Amino acid sequence: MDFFNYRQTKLFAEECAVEDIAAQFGTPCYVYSRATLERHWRAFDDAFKGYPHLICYAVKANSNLAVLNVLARLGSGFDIVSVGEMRRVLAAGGAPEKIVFSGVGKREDEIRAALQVGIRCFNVEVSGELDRINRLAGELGVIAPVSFRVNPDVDAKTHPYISTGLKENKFGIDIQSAIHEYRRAAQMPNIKIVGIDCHIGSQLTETAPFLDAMDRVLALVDQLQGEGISLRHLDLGGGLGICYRDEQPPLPADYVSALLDKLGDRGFEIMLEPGRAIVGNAGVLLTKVEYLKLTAGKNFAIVDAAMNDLVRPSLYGAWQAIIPADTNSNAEPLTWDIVGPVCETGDFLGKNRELKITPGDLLAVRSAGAYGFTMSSNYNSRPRPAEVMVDGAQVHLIRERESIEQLWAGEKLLPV
Ligand SMILES: Cc1ncc(COP(=O)(O)O)c(C=O)c1O
Ligand SMILES: N[C@@H](CCCC[NH3+])C(=O)O
Repeated sequence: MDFFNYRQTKLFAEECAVEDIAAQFGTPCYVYSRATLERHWRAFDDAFKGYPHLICYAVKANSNLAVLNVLARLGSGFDIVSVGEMRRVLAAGGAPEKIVFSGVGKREDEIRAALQVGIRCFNVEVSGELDRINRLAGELGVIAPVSFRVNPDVDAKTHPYISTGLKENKFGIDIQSAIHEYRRAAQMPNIKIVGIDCHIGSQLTETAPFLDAMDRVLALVDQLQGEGISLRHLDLGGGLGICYRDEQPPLPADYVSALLDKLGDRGFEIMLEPGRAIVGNAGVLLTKVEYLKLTAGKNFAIVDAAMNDLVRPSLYGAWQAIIPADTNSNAEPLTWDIVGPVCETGDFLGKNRELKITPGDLLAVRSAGAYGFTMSSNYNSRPRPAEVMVDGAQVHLIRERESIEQLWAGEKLLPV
């Protein structure tokens, strides 16, 4: 069954009984579509039309083992930012030699673990990390494959919290200093330079900033080649946006073809690290209306999902569509703030939404497959929701709802 479209035109196919999912697994509950996940991954992969490439799905967007496993079966690579994500990829059947390790603050134990499993490369983000990797590789008697994540100082024209390629952002090595780091790396005994990387931000809806970043990266690549430092791959990061409301981001095929045009006949393998574009519109958060509260100033629909389950609206003021998931309500349409039970005024999933709702109705928060569950928390001692995957006619539980007891696992009373 395939019930989410890349540009989000359709939610559920008629056969998909949302009520049954809610009855069987409870609410709130994340629901993903295997078919959509696969289609979105393939949209990137097919766009290269045989040109050497590797799609390294950004695990942070959705790290459920079943999601990773579906992508691993397609042959996906993975972009990780912690040893926790690395362990998940391996547990889900991902290949170590297709893992790239990004992140500004890699700890020694994380670098050691990644060297031991033999990942594809480290995307080095700070000068001291290079020395650390060289030393740890020497101790382990291995050669570390390294790429530098450069910060090209390009405005991604996205939300300031998710813009990463400006010089005031903490990410990457300033593109002016990168040549110096490459020269240092070329002299190090336990380092092998394999590539260059940049990632300028998330939820980009235009191609131009990617191309600006690529211009700057290619200028550096040409300079490096002039010095005899050759690279095998060029990693252009993730960041392609999706349609939450009325955005019109480029489709993967158009985006990739623009990148390949810019690349010209330089013969690099291209890597991309898409997260949101693969999984964002492959998931919804199902929630049930608990109460309706009509006040003089506002109508509140109080639902059983909250900011701890899906924090994007509270954190970024992000707009995500909220639609009735069972359509039988004969209530009058009214304008509602959809709020959760958490004790924060900022606990909302959507504001000023015109909907026909009665208590007990099911609502679906759309585009919730990326940065939904992975950013969830236990705030207010709320167990995190179940996750299920629709796969053809079947619905599989891929993560159980947390139990209350799990919430204090590992906590200890004082001895006296
Ligand atoms: C290094 C890196 N790669 C890939 C991604 C994935 O980004 P997106 O989900 O926007 O594709 C991110 C997140 O912004 C990132 O920081
Ligand atoms: N968590 C952000 C994206 C961050 C991307 C990670 N660098 C969001 O939900 O939009």
